[in-house]
Amino acid sequence: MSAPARPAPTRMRGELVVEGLSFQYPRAERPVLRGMSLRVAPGESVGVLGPNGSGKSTFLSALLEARSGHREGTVTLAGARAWRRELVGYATQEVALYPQLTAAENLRHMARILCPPERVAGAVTATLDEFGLRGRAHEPVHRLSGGWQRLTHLAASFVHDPPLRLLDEPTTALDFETRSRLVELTRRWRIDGCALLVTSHYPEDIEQMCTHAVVVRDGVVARHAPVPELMAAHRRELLLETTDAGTSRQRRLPVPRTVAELRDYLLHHADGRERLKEIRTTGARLRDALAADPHLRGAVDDE
Ligand SMILES: Nc1ncnc2c1ncn2[C@@H]1O[C@H](COP(=O)(O)OP(=O)(O)OP(=O)(O)O)[C@@H](O)[C@H]1O
Repeated sequence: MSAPARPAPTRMRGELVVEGLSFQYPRAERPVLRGMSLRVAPGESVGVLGPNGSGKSTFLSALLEARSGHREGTVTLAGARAWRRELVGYATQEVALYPQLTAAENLRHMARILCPPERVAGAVTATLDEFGLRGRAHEPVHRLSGGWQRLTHLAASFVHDPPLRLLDEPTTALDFETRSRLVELTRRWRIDGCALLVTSHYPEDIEQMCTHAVVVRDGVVARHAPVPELMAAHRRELLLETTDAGTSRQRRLPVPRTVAELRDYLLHHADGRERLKEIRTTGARLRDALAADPHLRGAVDDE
């Protein structure tokens, strides 16, 4: 028997706009967030990067006013300040499930809170299928492995198919297969017009699950860039794009240390038939040197 289709969502797609968000825990000496500003459009997934303790989890919870403390700034979703909770799914860093209940019972419990009554059964079945949890649906959660518990936690957090999804270190404990499933799900959610915020310590998570990333430092957004750009900066790579008879080729190479080394690259990689189209580099000194080179000027992309 085929699973009942997920009932058509009354999904309100809209941009998340955060302006000047500050947050201070009760009795703390100073605020953790000091004026974070950020936009996430439908179909975008923004990775939140930063060292331990920089405030990534605090940021996600402060969006929802989930923790006690002093909050300032504005947060709107599709222009509305007062969100309906069915619009947001929040998968916290810690797995939050009832261990004695089965995966299906946990999902049903959340669906009863977050969905209209006529949608509960359909939402549970569709989410179990979406996350590949059918085979484990009737196991008590405490008997599941850490990875399946994490996946069940994510499923329970998004059982109501919300347009805004917050994922705090979602790949913790996932093995290769379940992680790949999650990466694929995030891709589908984006195509479906959801907006995502994802924290992770793993660059490959950000690379595979996010379109953009922000770096949080000293309680503010220190950098906001498309993921390829940010990852290039992280790895200090050189992106070399050449065209040959209308076909573009991109190569990622380690950043050369000198312009002479770059010339060698070009001789080596872009042979006579290929025309140099673009060099993009994150090495500031190299960029300056390239800009000063009469042969290469114009091929350098500003960051
Ligand atoms: N309930 C709390 N009360 C007071 N301070 C807190 C509370 N929760 C977190 N903090 C403090 O807020 C700061 C930011 O913590 P947060 O967990 O948001 O950082 P994070 O970037 O998510 O860290 P990690 O990468 O380790 O998960 C830390 O200094 C932390 O000690």
